[in-house]
Amino acid sequence: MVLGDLGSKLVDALGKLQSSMLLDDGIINQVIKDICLALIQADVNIQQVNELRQSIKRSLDANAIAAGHNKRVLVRQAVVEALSKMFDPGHPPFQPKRGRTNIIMFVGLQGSGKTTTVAKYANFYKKKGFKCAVVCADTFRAGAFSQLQQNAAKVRVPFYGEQENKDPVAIALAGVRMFTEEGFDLIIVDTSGRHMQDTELFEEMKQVADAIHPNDIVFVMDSSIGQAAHDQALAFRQKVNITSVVVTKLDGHAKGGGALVAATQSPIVFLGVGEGFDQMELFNTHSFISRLLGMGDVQGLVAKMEEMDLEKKHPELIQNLTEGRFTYKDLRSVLETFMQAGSLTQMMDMMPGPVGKFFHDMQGGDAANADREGFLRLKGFMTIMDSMTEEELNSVKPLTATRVSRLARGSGQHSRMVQALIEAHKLFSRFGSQLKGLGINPAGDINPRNLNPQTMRKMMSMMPQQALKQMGGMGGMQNMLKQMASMGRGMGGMGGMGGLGGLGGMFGGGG
Ligand SMILES: Nc1nc2c(ncn2[C@@H]2O[C@H](COP(=O)(O)OP(=O)(O)OP(=O)(O)O)[C@@H](O)[C@H]2O)c(=O)[nH]1
Repeated sequence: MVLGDLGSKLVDALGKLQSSMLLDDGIINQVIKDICLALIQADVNIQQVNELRQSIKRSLDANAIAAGHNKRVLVRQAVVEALSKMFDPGHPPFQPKRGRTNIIMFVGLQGSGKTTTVAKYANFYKKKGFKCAVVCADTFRAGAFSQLQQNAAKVRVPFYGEQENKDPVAIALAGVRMFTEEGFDLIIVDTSGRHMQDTELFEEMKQVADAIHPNDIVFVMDSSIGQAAHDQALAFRQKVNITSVVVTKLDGHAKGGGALVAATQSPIVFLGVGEGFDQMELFNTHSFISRLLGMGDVQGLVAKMEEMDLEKKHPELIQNLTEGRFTYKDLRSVLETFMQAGSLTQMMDMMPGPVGKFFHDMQGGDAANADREGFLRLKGFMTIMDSMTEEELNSVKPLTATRVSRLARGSGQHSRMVQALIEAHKLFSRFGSQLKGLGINPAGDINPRNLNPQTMRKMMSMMPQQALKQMGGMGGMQNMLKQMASMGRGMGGMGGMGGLGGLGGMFGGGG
């Protein structure tokens, strides 16, 4: 996952809260220390780490007086809140709107991934129904014109550039005018990559901005530079009004944490997680923290599925999920969606608790080949389901032993693969029926009205007993969920400490 190293260290630190019998100040201080160390190792600026430490302590002191609160829950909440604050710029990013002209100008250092991100950005909004076009105002790098032209062709959006012209202001203006007249919603202007010392190129960037009046200036930043990102963002900000940030190359950079935190004076809108045009994730502080802390991100998953038009393509799946019945046909629709989503790793990261773990195990331990491995195994599953009868496909029950051997023979797959398929089906069914049983809506909100004793008992029966005890039984859990729900509203209705993702983590015993 993105920042997997930082994530696993944070999960380990928080795990100490659950594994210690007696939660005294010594353990709490150790947890806070481990969290701070993990952030420093991810190259987060030491001063910001100190602020986080103070913020957690302040929050714990303030809550200590409130009787009846569960200490473990309070510490965990204080950490989630402080981390969210750290990654959050405090104001929402610019949102392009369809039906009007949105001019987006991309700026950044040389090689930060601007041109690639322009194509990813166009691809993302094109899928959302925007009429997109790109303009190449990079007259500095020789290959920039043809790179963007080819990228635009690959994502099938119109391109404007003038190969012989060396005046970026004139090109940007001409491109923007042409596409505005033609009624495009989203006109994305790529500019030259520059170094901080390049005063001339910085002046030129300002001239382009003054000429085209962009609605949003997106600063593209390579995550590998860690906290040095702060000075770079500042240098660009002094010349133009940066309103959004895209952090690139987060696939496999330990310093990414530092870059993310350093960038947050302007809202981060996307994360670049690979070279492919669909390897860009919408950034949402809350989802990001949920995933970082191993709580899954069901909201992100729902958004991804929406993006893939799952409701239109597989209406029966949505219907079945809301009714709490999950057939093998439904499993096939889900897996098909995963396979079309491009990056399996990205999808797996969003799966909560045991479902996420199951798919991670399927990908094997080799991160470099994870996508390919996972893809091959999913293909194996699809082959098995191709050999199923209509009755089997519509079944909600595990398959019998005779059917397992018949399917293994018929599909040419090992019977262990058929068993694994049955496990996957069971996990998804359980997850679906848990959601149905709890009356939680698919947007990930926890409805406080559902927190009646009957629902609570249902939730308790699904949770590992040890985790439940540590939460302080039913009273502690009820308190925690209410606080999660109210925190969620505070964070824009995101469902508190992870919404469904948080719950998924709890059911997996990881919460
Ligand atoms: N792994 C990974 N590579 C990326 C990502 N984004 C861009 N790249 C790669 O980074 C390299 C530079 O990307 P470009 O898009 O050419 O960078 P640029 O900022 O336009 O470069 P200049 O025009 O010279 O400033 C290319 O090899 C891209 O494929 C990402 O999110 N992950």
